[in-house]
Amino acid sequence: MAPVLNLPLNVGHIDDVQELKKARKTNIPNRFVRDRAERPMLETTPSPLSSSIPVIDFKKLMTGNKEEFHFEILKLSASCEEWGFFQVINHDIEVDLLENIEKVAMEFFMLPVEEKQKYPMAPGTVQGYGQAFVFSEDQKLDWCNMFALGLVPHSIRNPKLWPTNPPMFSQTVETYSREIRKLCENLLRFIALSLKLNENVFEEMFGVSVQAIRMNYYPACPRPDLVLGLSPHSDGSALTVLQQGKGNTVGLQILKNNEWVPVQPVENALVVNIGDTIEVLTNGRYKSSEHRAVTHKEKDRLSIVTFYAPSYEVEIGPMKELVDESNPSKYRRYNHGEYSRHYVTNKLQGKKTLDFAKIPPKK
Ligand SMILES: O=C(O)CCC(=O)C(=O)O
Ligand SMILES: [Fe+2]
Repeated sequence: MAPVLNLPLNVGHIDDVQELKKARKTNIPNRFVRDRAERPMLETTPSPLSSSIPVIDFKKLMTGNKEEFHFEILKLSASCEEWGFFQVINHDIEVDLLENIEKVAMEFFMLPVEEKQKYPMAPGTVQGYGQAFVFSEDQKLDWCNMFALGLVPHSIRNPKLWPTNPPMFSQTVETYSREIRKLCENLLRFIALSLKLNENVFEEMFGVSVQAIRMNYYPACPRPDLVLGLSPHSDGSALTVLQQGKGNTVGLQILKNNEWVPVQPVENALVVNIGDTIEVLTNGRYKSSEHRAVTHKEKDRLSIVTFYAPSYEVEIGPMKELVDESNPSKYRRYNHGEYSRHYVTNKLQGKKTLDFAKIPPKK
């Protein structure tokens, strides 16, 4: 998604988790075993908050009558303030396309490891196949294989990163990403309206937005209680759109009131979350929530994630409409490219990455 780290890094040996699963070993290599405090408590009953994750009806925003529109905008605003997450239904993206992107992603992950490793993710980058956000030999690893591509504006100029196998991969990713881009543009318009701002404010500010896709494959793990599929983090994007594979088990969890709340997959819905960029622009009114993924003892899981963010040249900082004497700026102004670089060159650790922009509160 963003610039590369130039330092020579020693990240040690990184096992491919799908190969570990194939080897059917019951012991988990130590690099994947989390410290006690980080382990997911899978044996406890899931938080009752799980059923309150908001659902936004996109059709009501696009073509609803006045009351429906108004109600949905209020719901959107409350979701962004309280959760930083919502599920979108009736989003107008063809079910066939949702199925096709899962199909090519699955076909890619099912290729022999040597084939996938033709597109290696270099340490300190998030493009290609492998494990991202690994910077040292002693860092714990996620129980996940990733394949990531920057789409706009980069990889169109970098065809070497595009797999030729499965044959429909590139075409499907391009069509899917165009549709998700439209969805993000529309959602940002509604988010602007929900803040009582000009509906084009984000589009005008963002320039040619950057878009990246990441496919996450979490093989079943014999000890899901010891590992994490993906470390806790918030996303560096403006918006993220996440598709949970059809028939998937629950894997995504959001941190809310100090509890990890599982996001139940809703058929054909897309999960949307606020990224750090919108948190900064809204001076903290809309939040990028910390989230993580857990694994399952018997079932593999796939997620397809799109990150939508401003052009790297854009300067980001709290918008003047959201700052006043009683609500002073919580974040400094910075260049978005610099933030992206900071994001991809640091390990995932909750919302720590956003410290980059925080202004310490006055004593
Ligand atoms: O797979 C998931 O459910 C979480 C993925 C995610 O948070 C990410 O890729 O940023
Ligand atoms: Fe994420």
